[in-house]
Amino acid sequence: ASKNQKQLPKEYNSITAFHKKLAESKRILAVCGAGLSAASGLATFRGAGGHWREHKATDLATPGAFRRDPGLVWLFYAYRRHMALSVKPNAGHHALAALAKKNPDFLCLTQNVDNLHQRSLHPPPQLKPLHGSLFTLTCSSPSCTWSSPNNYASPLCPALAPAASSSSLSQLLDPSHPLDPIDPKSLPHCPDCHSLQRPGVVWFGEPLEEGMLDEIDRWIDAGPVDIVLVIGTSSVVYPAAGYAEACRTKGHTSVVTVNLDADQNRQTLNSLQEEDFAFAGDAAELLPELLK
Ligand SMILES: CC(C)NC(=O)[C@H](Cc1c[nH]c2ccccc12)NC(=O)[C@H](CCCC/N=C(/NCCC(=O)O)S[C@H]1O[C@H](COP(=O)(O)OP(=O)(O)OC[C@H]2O[C@@H](n3cnc4c(N)ncnc43)[C@H](O)[C@@H]2O)[C@@H](O)[C@H]1O)NC(=O)OCc1ccccc1
Repeated sequence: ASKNQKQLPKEYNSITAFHKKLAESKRILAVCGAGLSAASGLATFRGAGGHWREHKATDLATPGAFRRDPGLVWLFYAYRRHMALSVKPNAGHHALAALAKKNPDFLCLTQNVDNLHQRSLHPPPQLKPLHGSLFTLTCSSPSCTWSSPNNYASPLCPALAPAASSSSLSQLLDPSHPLDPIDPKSLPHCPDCHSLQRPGVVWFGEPLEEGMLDEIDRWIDAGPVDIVLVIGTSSVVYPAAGYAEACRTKGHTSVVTVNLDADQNRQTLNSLQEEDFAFAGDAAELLPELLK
């Protein structure tokens, strides 16, 4: 290791050593990100996936963007619904669901809103969709509680059809091809208060669901967490990015990073402690191997 490079723990990428740790572990937490669904064919937020047409995905995922142009933001989410419906959970999702069925003390936190965990029949009590779901519709009026979970209709309405048929996608995704403005009147409206419907996801600047956050904190406080799996995430968005360290403070936690760039990512390698692991590669290939 060069002068400034931290000495890495001897077996930080040894699957045998990890299996030994897994065998003696009881309470396991996972924090998942877009990289887990990459092998299913869904774009991540970094790199090419970070932009939708000429817009930064993170700019469109805000209450302000929806206020300014609900048609544009609905096209963005209708497109992601269409893409998520056109792919399947991968071996990584299934390995996590299998671990949940095997170990009641395994809790899976996901930042993904694509419902691929849910479609891999991951036991619901052991899955926390931190940022909501593309397939839950809610009312955009803060005072209205209407919501429609597990709504897989695509297109949701004629105005959003361009985002739900493969034939029109190339034009839709081509920033040089101007979008026909969508009249908000032609977008889905709440059957109770007639305000606009919105996708049931947590936008930047919006709080996560209080009850769910309390449940997660209670689970973490209920005893030492033996392993935290940090899977396919760039760990920049909070509060999701804070859970691994939160567990570590409770004592003897192995933080196990599973990421394409785990062997090059400075942040990952510099934060590796003696009992930690880092496995570089595709989560869909690594997780079945690691969790068998
Ligand atoms: C950008 C960041 C600095 N900003 C935040 O964190 C903000 C503000 C903030 C709060 N606390 C802070 C503390 C410090 C700094 C900032 C903050 N957080 C919030 O706004 C949160 C809400 C955050 C949730 C936002 N919604 C999303 N999603 C839903 C919508 C949608 O999806 O459209 S976030 C969205 O982006 C994030 C993307 O990150 P990743 O999933 O990690 O994906 P990424 O592409 O970045 O990385 C992919 C990784 O996978 C790897 N990879 C790729 N392929 C593979 C492969 N095949 N295998 C393995 N790995 C792979 C790559 O190497 C890479 O590392 C995910 O969380 C995703 O859900 N709300 C809130 O704090 O509310 C408070 C509050 C309280 C009271 C009252 C009012 C407000």
